[in-house]
Amino acid sequence: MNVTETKLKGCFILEPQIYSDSRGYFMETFNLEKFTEKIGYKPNFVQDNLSVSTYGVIRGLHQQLPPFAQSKLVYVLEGKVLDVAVDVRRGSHTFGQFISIELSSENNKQLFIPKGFLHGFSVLSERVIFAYKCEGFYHKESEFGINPLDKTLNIDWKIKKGKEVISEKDKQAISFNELNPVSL
Ligand SMILES: Cc1cn([C@H]2C[C@H](O)[C@@H](COP(=O)(O)OP(=O)(O)O[C@H]3O[C@H](C)C(=O)[C@H](O)[C@H]3O)O2)c(=O)[nH]c1=O
Repeated sequence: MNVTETKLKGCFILEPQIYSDSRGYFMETFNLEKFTEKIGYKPNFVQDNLSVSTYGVIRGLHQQLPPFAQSKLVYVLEGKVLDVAVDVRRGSHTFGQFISIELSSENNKQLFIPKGFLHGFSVLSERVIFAYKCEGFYHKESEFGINPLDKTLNIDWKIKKGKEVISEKDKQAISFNELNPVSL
């Protein structure tokens, strides 16, 4: 498994080993021992999620506030997304910076997003099955988010103009400038 730390400390791109043969291919989507050895952090993933979306959907930018903050290991089972993680950790020298990366069932890349980040993705293929492991259970009351089309962040979600599909909750979310940094 190849692991690369992004410009945002603690946020890593993982490329699991793919074992191809005449039948197709095999990969370990998560191995605690290898993850801990390569990343230097032992996650306590307690919840697995899966969402299915069609082209143009933008889910996010969400997080859960402490003590329910979640880290996530995200990847795509089918299709392609642009995945975005925004550093909103209080005191981080990359506060407000984000990374965006294409995750797909072609490149089999994964992204580990630590606690204190906003997370979201846009769907670039006709359909996507998006899977992720969460450290920390879902806790609705501590859910928090900003509008994914926020002008300050100005994220290019790579969706044709006017084709964005965003939930009412996300459309009505606050702007980045109204955000309080997250004290972990
Ligand atoms: C996140 C979550 C949601 N739900 C229920 C609550 C709603 O009735 C329904 C849809 O929830 P929501 O619209 O918040 O789903 P997404 O917009 O995909 O939210 C996710 O979007 C971005 C990409 C994330 O990283 C988060 O994991 C998560 O916030 O599922 C649950 O029952 N458990 C959960 O863990």
